[in-house]
Amino acid sequence: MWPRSPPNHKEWQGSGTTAHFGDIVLGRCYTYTQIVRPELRDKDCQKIQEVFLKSFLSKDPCDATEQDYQPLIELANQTVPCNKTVFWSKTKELAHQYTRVQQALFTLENTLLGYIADDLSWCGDSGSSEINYQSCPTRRDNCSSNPVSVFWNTVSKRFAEDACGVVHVVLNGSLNEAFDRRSTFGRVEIHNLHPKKVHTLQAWVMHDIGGVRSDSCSSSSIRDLKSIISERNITFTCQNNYRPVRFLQCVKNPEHPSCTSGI
Ligand SMILES: Nc1nc2c(c(=O)[nH]1)N1CN2[C@@H]2O[C@H](COP(=O)(O)OP(=O)(O)OC[C@H]3O[C@@H]1[C@H](O)[C@@H]3O)[C@@H](O)[C@H]2O
Repeated sequence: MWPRSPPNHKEWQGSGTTAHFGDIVLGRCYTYTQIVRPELRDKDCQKIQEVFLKSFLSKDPCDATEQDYQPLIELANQTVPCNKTVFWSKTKELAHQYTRVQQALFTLENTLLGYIADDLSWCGDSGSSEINYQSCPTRRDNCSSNPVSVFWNTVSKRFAEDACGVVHVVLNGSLNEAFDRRSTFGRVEIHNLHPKKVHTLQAWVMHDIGGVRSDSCSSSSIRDLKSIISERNITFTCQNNYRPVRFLQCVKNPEHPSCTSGI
């Protein structure tokens, strides 16, 4: 269904568009709207696929903009209930293990757009209307305004803007810095929370089972996060090894001492 790219695409350092991209987008949209969250059953997946493709086809893949994705965001727009938003940084697998069990909570992947785009790559070319399956630009080796990086920045910003009540973030306490100002969470999401809608950010600093406790709620990087949040008139709270998430980590390591008593 999707024609192979002509050989005359510009060469980039990153992997090309995910094979069968259009079919994957359509299939994931139907799975999400008809099975995962049937309250969104009326969403037009054919239109969502068409608008997603239009967001990057025939465009320079080093000049992607937030505006490119506005029609898609409006089409796929959904409301996340107050107190149910979960951000993450360097803890993707653990954050999603938790929201898979605690299905009332939403990470960006638990929304339609995040569910559709997760782990996909895509790009086009200003000189062609075809998908580039050979290669796509990367932030590190080519340009930061590539279609995938701009997409995640744009939808992460909207995800934060739409959040309300108490919001949560899963951080990695086994890193030297659990909070990194340069991360999407640190660079985009915390700056787009609305203080009139979001009254508290609750951080869960999780340590790998048996891993080093490099960072914790009392560390300098978390104090940095607290200062940014407090300056925005949002209350900051922090828990080391938040118990419900800790239980999930212990499922894989039931015999580890930190799992056998007092978690
Ligand atoms: N598949 C997803 N990717 C991303 C999401 C997301 O929700 N889903 N992102 C960002 N993102 C991409 O992941 C890496 C950085 O991760 P990583 O370095 O682990 O953490 P980040 O804080 O940069 O990004 C995670 C944060 O932003 C949203 C999500 O709502 C989380 O609260 C970088 O390429 C981002 O563009």
